[in-house]
Amino acid sequence: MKSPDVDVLIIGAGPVGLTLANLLGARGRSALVLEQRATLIDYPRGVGLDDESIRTLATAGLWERIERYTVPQHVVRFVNGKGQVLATNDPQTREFGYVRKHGFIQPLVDQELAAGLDRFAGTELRFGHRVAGLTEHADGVDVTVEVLDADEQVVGTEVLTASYVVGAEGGRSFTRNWLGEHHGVEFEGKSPSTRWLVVDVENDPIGTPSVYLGADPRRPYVSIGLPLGIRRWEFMLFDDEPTELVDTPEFRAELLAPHVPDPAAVSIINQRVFTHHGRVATSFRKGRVMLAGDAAHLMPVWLGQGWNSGIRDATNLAWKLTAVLRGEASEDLLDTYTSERHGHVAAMIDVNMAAGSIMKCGPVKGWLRDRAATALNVVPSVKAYFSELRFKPMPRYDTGVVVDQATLTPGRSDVSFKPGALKSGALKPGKGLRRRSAAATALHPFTDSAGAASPVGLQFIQPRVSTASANDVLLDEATGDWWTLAAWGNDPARLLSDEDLALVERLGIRLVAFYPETQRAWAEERFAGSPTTVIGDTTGALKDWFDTRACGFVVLRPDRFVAAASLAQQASQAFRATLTAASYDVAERAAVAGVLAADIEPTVAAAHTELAGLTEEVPA
Ligand SMILES: O=C(O)/C=C/c1cccc(O)c1
Repeated sequence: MKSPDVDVLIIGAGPVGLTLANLLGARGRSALVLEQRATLIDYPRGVGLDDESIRTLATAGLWERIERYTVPQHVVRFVNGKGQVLATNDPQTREFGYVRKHGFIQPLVDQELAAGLDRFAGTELRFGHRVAGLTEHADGVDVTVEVLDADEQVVGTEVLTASYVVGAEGGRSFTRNWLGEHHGVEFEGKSPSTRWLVVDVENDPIGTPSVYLGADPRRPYVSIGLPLGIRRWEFMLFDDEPTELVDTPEFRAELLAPHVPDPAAVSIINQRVFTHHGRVATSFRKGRVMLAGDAAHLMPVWLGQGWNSGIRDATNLAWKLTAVLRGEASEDLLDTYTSERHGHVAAMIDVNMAAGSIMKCGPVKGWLRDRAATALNVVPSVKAYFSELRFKPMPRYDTGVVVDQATLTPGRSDVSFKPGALKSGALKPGKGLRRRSAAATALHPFTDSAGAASPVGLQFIQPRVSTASANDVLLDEATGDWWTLAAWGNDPARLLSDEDLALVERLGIRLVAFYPETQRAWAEERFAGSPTTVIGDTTGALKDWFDTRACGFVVLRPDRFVAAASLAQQASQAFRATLTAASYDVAERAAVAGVLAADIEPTVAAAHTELAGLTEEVPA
């Protein structure tokens, strides 16, 4: 195949495809987003923005532009038919740098994501382009594209070539069907038939800012205050109510009457009838073709996780594609996309399906549920379980780009997170995690008295910090958007070998030393001339983190997850094991030989050209 037109061709200009394109663009890769529609989807869909997603948007350099379309601390209250609050979800922590939940207006955020692509030379969005076929080769994919006019009529066809294709075109994904036909990928799970009507109004007649999940046996409903004066309702439709009924003003008035003083005075932006799905593709990648977002998984709305799960996909995939495209890692790294994301998505679907059953209880079960909830609310740990969002499975990778903390061997961390664990009760606080082994504890000079599990596979915290060049910034601003090797109270450059440091430099890895802010000036002076950035722990959060995790050195992945954690003296071993886990053997071998694969490529290409010329000169 000739050299591809683009590194990554992304099908679908929804939030996932656009975020992925922005992350690739920010890391210097080319990405083309093809959207069959003539415009972005303009009605509100996702409404809840998690802190993890905000961290990604900030990495893409877009959070400052997006924040104005959000409202912070979007509290979720689960109420019964009498309007009594059974559980409140109002987490107060900011471990990843942002308020845990925001409400947001998706179409406006999508617009910013689309506009963000203009910042990069290599990223582009084309509307009116429908992908009609994929042909995979050893070194790329031919993508057959139909060009559509404003009426979605085909006016032309073209073939584009891409190194990789990502289907992010939503639930009715062409790419997923193609993977099903060509590679046997299935879309497993359930699609309950219950219909819900969603209505968005632009003149919020209630004016309360947060989310109510109304488990009302008379008619379950959702009422959500959103930014810019918008309110969303969702009403469950009973089986004997025909879908067409929702178009009659009388029926809408009947639905709104228990909630709004004057239903006739609301101004509807749009309404739709939808059903929930709990489905996940059996694989998110086959060869050079991948799935992301709703194309890969669909889940009910209850925890606002459809949008956020898609952004997690983009976050996980973007750095891996970049590493492979840069020639740093082999394609095996892309296999970890499925192995890391699939289990978390499956667990999230389980929690959401369970929440749906609680919402839908009839009068008898509903009465029992209310009594149980009232009794359990008296127990502080149960109350905290809901209020602190502990039932939401956090991504935790026990396989993939992780290193076992006890043995410092690649590919598996010493914790396990079981997909579908909710049903077995394994996702209760403190369960579902294997404790560090006795050997691991003995290896360390001290251990967390609470027996905390290894931090490997978890997202690293993001406190505010200071450096010589930046005062009071979020940690990611100081570490950048690629790999980071970080030590508490040590210069990581002094913990690594000369070969390690050569590799660190070639791969653009950041070295950071965390110190109490009071010692920053001392450390900066002491490490003058070192490639390390000294980071002042202005809040004490970093010290607390290392205090309770029995490690003094961590390898942080470009997506901010902890790949490895070790004692200071084991830094080199932890680093090398991470490179193996991330299939960076290509880069490692090249570095040992004194050159990187990227450096060799032009020479190899030149040799090929020369050889081709010679062949042509040989007489037949
Ligand atoms: O953001 C959340 O936690 C919940 C969002 C939500 C809940 C119910 C229905 C929705 O459309 C969104």
